[in-house]
Amino acid sequence: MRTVVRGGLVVNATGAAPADVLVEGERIAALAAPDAGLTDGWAAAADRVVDATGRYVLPGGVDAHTHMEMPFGGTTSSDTFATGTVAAAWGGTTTIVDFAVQAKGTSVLSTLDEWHAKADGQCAVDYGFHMIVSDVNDNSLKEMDACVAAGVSSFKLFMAYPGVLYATDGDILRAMRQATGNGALIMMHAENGIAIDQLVARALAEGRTAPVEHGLTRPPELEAEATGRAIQLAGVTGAPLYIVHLSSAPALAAVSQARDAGQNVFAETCPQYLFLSIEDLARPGFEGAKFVCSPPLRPVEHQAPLWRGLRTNDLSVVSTDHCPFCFAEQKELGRGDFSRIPNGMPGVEHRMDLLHQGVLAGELSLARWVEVASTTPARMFGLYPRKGVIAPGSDADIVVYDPTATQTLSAATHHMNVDYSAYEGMEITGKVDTVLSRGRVVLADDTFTGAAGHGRFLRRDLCQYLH
Ligand SMILES: NC(=O)NCCC(=O)O
Ligand SMILES: [Zn+2]
Ligand SMILES: [Zn+2]
Repeated sequence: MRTVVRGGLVVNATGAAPADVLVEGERIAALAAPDAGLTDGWAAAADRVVDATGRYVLPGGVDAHTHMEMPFGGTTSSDTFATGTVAAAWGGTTTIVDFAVQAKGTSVLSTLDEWHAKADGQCAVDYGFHMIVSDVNDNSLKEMDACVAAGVSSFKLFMAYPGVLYATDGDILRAMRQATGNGALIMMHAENGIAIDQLVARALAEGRTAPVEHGLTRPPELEAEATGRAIQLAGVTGAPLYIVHLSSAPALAAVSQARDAGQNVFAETCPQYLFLSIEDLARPGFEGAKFVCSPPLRPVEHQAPLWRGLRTNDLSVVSTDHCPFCFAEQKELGRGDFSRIPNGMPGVEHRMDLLHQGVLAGELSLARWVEVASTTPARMFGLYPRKGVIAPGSDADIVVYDPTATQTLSAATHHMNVDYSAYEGMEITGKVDTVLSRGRVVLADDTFTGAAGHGRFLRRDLCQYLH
């Protein structure tokens, strides 16, 4: 199969230039300037010509933080690998890296098998796994090496959720030491869960049960404290560290300071922290439950430092932390007790569009948009140059993006398997027009044309940023 994407502005992390793209099979075969005289010949021999006139031609989005069908809070996130990867494709994301979750008392490798069984044959776009290690012991530590050999080269640990996913400082230290041996990247959910549990217990004892209390009992100071502690532990072991879903200005300051000192510390933020705030958690009645995630949505003044962090590269990646729970049945579990509201929000479909609003607002350049949404996550998680760039030899994961089309985000029109939108009614400028996943057109003319099982498991190499 030969496809030509013609007439667009190719945007890579290194810059933008008008170019036509020749796809042969699953890979990008060549790029040519439109006036180079090559494209007519390519088009004549092509099975399909995609007209990208007036549009951007982007490397497919890489969402390095999703939770499809994840057991959490007594329920399971509502997108399966099948539904969630279709929604990803609609939003211009052609790779997800999802989290396998080791339950306490189980083995890491059996967990990996379990997650392979869930995803195999289901995904519409390519996927990889990180491993959540919730039970750090001699066996789990050895199994981390086997995971790296199996293409799962990053491990998430939790400083939050005591009794469930929580890792002690000693656990963290041991896992970090293991990572220095096998080259893996340690990812950290940095919130001081022990202190938070005290604040939660006091709020409930005082009869404060509404969703907004979720935010008030997880203050930014406790994210900053945990972030700083994780950084110190990483410094002691020499392990690289990636802070996930960073939400607040003081946590960002801790990351910036470590980076300025030359430490291998990286961080991602998520669209919800850039566009939503604790005012959403405080919506009347139980409506705020839709916005319960951890770390929580912050006061609006945290947003400007996060945008600045994206510009200065103190924040290197934007992922979604897509973890949807239906409002009607699942968020309902916490009515009358905010601590029982399943933590997580939907978002895998909207990351590229939301970040494009940042481009329009002058917060990000076009190239930086591509860098934080595609190129850097690909490099951070050992997928580059297969993913994250429009270049000869790379997988033909290509998004044709119309920067002038308009759309209104809504649960009535989105493709995620969840009964609400966190961005209901939001007017967006820009829209995904056509998506290729490894050379196959999976979205065109407002129609999904892909298939479950097209998406393949990606064995990932090591992070490419470490020194
Ligand atoms: N973030 C969140 O609230 N839910 C998903 C699990 C996690 O990433 O901590
Ligand atoms: Zn987390
Ligand atoms: Zn998450």
